[in-house]
Amino acid sequence: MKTPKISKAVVRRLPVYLRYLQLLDEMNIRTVSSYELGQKLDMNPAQIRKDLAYFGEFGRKGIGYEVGYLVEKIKQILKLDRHLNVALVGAGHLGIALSNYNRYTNEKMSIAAIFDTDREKIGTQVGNLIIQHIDELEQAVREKEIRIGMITVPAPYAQGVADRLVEAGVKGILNFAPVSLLVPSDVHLRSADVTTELQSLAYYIEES
Ligand SMILES: NC(=O)c1ccc[n+]([C@@H]2O[C@H](COP(=O)([O-])OP(=O)(O)OC[C@H]3O[C@@H](n4cnc5c(N)ncnc54)[C@H](O)[C@@H]3O)[C@@H](O)[C@H]2O)c1
Repeated sequence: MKTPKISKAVVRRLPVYLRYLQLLDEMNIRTVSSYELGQKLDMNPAQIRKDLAYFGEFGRKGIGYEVGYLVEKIKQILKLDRHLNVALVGAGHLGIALSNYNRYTNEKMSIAAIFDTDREKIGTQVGNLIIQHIDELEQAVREKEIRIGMITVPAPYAQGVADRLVEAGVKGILNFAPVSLLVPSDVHLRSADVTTELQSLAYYIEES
C-alpha cells in the first residue's frame, strides 16, 4: 500500500498516540476525543486533530475517533503490520537487557540477531538467540532480512559499528552510545539517551 508522505515530527508522535490507543482498545473503550487524548498525553488537542487529519479525516464531531480503527490505521501508516527484524550489536549490560525484553510492538518487531566481539560471549544464549561474532553481521542481515540495527557498544566503537550496519544494508539505526554518529542520508538514525533525559529533568527539581 502506498502511504502518504508524513512529516518527521508527526511520525514521531504517531507511536505515542498508538501506545495509548492500544491501551484503550484493550480496555474495550471504543471511542476517544482529541480532548481526552490531549489530556492523557499532555498534548494539544488541536495538534492531535491536525496530525490525525493528515491521513484522512475520521474523527466525528461529538463522538470522537474510533479507537480500533485508529489503531489499525496508525499501524498501517507506520508500517507496523509486517514483521521487521532488528540486529543488536553489543551484548553487554544494556544490550542483554534490551534483548531479554524483546517484545517490541507486539512481537512484529523483534531482535533477530545479536552480535559482540568478546570471545567469551560469542556462542552463549540470550533468550532464543545465540550471540554471534560481529563478522557474521553482513551474512545475518542478508539471510534474516534485518532492516534495523541497535547499537549498544561503548562510544568509541559506535561509529565503526554504524558503518558496518550501513554497509550490510540496514536502513534504520537506534543508537544508545553517547556519541553523535554519521550515516548516509538514506539511513534513518535515532538516539536514545537516559543521561540527557535525566539532565533535563534535573532542571525542574527544586532544592530540598
Ligand atoms: N542510551 C542510554 O540511555 C544508555 C544507558 C546505558 C548505557 N548506554 C551506553 O550503551 C553502551 C553499552 O553500555 P553497557 O553498560 O551495556 O556496556 P558493556 O561494556 O556492558 O557492553 C558493551 C558490549 O559491547 C561489546 N563491544 C565492544 N566493541 C564492540 C564492537 N566493535 N562490536 C560488537 N560488540 C562490541 C563489548 O564486548 C560488550 O559486550 C555504552 O555506549 C553506554 O554508554 C546508554
